[in-house]
Amino acid sequence: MSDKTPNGTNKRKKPTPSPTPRPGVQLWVLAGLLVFMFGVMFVSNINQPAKINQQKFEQMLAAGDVGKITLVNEKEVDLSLTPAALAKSQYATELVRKSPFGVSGDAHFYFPIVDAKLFQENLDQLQKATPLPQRLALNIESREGLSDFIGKWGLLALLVVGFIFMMKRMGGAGGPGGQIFSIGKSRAALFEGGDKVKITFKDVAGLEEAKEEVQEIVEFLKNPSKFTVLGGKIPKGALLVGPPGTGKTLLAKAVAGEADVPFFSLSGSDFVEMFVGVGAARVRDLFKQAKAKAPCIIFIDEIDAVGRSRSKGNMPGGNDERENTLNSLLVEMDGFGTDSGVIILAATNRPDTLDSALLRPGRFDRQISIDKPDINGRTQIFQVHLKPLTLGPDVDARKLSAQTPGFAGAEIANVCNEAALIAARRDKKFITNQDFTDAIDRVIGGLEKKNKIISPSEKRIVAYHEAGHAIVGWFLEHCDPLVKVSIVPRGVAALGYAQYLPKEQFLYNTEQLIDEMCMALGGRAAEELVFGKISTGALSDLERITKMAYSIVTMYGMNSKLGNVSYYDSKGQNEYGFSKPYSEATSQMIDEEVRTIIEQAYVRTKELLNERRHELEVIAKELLEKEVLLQDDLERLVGKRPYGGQTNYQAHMAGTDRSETAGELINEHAGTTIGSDLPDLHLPGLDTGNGPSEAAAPSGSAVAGV
Ligand SMILES: Nc1ncnc2c1ncn2[C@@H]1O[C@H](COP(=O)(O)OP(=O)(O)OP(=O)(O)O)[C@@H](O)[C@H]1O
Ligand SMILES: [Zn+2]
Repeated sequence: MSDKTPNGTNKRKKPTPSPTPRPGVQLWVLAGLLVFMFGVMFVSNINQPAKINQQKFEQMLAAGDVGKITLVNEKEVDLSLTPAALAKSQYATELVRKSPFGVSGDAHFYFPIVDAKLFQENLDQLQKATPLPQRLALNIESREGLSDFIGKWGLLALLVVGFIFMMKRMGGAGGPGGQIFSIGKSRAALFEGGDKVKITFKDVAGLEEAKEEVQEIVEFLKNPSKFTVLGGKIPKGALLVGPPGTGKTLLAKAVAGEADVPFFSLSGSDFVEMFVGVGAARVRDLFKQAKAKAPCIIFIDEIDAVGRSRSKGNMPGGNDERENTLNSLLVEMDGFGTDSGVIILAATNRPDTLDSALLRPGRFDRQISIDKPDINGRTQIFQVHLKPLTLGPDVDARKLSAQTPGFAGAEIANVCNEAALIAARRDKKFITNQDFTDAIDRVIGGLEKKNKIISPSEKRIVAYHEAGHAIVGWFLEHCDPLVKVSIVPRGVAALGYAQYLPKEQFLYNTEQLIDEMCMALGGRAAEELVFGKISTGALSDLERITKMAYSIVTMYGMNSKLGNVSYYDSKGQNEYGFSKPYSEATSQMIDEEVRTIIEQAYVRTKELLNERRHELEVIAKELLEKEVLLQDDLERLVGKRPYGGQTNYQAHMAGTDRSETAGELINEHAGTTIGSDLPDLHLPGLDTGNGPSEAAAPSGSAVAGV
């Protein structure tokens, strides 16, 4: 996405980490510490006694200059001079050097000794030997010398400095100046004032229902009294639910932009830190800041990072920190009134994993679902993202949207940007349709591997494999018709791919599922039929088929032997309390049934391909020659598909879907699956509305192996 998109939303970029508090605090502390340490060193240097040796001491003692002898810490001897001695010139230089202020009152000399006892005996003998006016007593003191002081506190200071440094490193991103004082502060990026969100609803294409739902929130933020006057209650939070890249962040920003209020944006994972209690502190801080800026919006992306359900089976203490964070989020949400003007929007693509407490009334009691756009939605999104580009006359948003079934908004934005880059690389003055086509291929399948060397025999296998998929899909009633099949190697793993137009459908019956399985098996069956041997190329097909078969038996209760049971655990909480809620005998039966289903599908697929052997050959030969075939080519080569009238797709291309009923045509075809990317069989249940996560709309960006 170029930065010049109309909505300019690069949500990964956090413009203002503004609420980070007074970044300089810890710097001041550091500076203070340093000044203090230098001060101590300076002062101690002034008052340091001059060092002498034993011999000099004996001379001084003999001369009667020593006024006082002190044994300090049994390690050194400190000498004070007599007043008379202070006047002597021989000590003057010493004293002046030591005392810049000319203070000479209690000048000291010292010398180190090895053994205190020995020194005492020595001193006694020395004094006896010398005729002195009076015998000096030995004072014994234990003193905390300045050097000791520095040694001790310096070490501590060093530790403190080191600690600050470490916290800084660990805290990661954030404001300037480290984290030790801001670790419990929220990491939300705040958009207000100059940085204010400028995105409005017109930057959000499609998503009409969702916009209508959030419109109410906008109204409330603009004019709260209108609602509260009647005693009504505005929801405190709404959950935006949908697959990645569908514009959840964009919509949340648009709400802020429309209502012209500050926008706090952060991700659920921003709460998570290695220290216990930090997450909770950040939640509290976030709400404190938000209340100060009310009316405003808090947007929490990927709330599942903190909001995952507090499962029973947890090890004690296992996820305490996350639970604390979640609890404090719940408490904060309960703690402010609906009239406080703070509205929380959160985004997730796994609403089923969220803790049910989060979804209770008074919290995120509204779920706004944001789905992948249908063909009309995609047209509108293309229109938004095409606007800033310099386009050739042959670029048409409708055509592009027909070529991109299953794409989410983010992918469309990506296609537009790619196309611009490709055109620039080709030194063009404007972007043409060809650039877009190449960009779409690139987004779907990764880079075209022009120089990837495939032996002719391998290429033949790939061609027949893909042709097998295409033929089976064409002649089975419940399969999705093909859009495009290609044997141009792309990306890391894909040697070829086939792209289909799936029905937008939420409930599947057994026949439909079996047909889909047959289509996935078409590749391998064709290989076996044509070459008499099979290759590893069917890996991803088989993976999908196996998953489908297991879901038929264990999740959807569609197998007559096992009956209407489902071992699906929607909450992922292992509610049965043991790993497998069925017996050994049952698991054997499951395995057998799965194998039977797949075997039957395989036999059926081979039969079909045998019947259509001629068509298979035609398609494969054409593929080898042209490498890419589109739906029209297929029609030309093997005739019209025997099933289905005009699809939504065809209607769209013919321009007849602009009628009032456009919205109702949705049941036909829209969206895509690529590489026989069959519906994941994670279909929402009918009655919970909160089914398994991967919605029915199959993902458009997967690429099958061969
Ligand atoms: N309906 C739309 N209209 C216009 N642009 C869109 C739309 N949906 C997505 N986009 C584009 O895709 C980009 C990414 O969308 P966004 O970040 O809002 O997705 P998301 O649903 O929040 O994704 P995720 O789940 O990964 O956080 C947007 O910045 C925008 O450019
Ligand atoms: Zn395949």
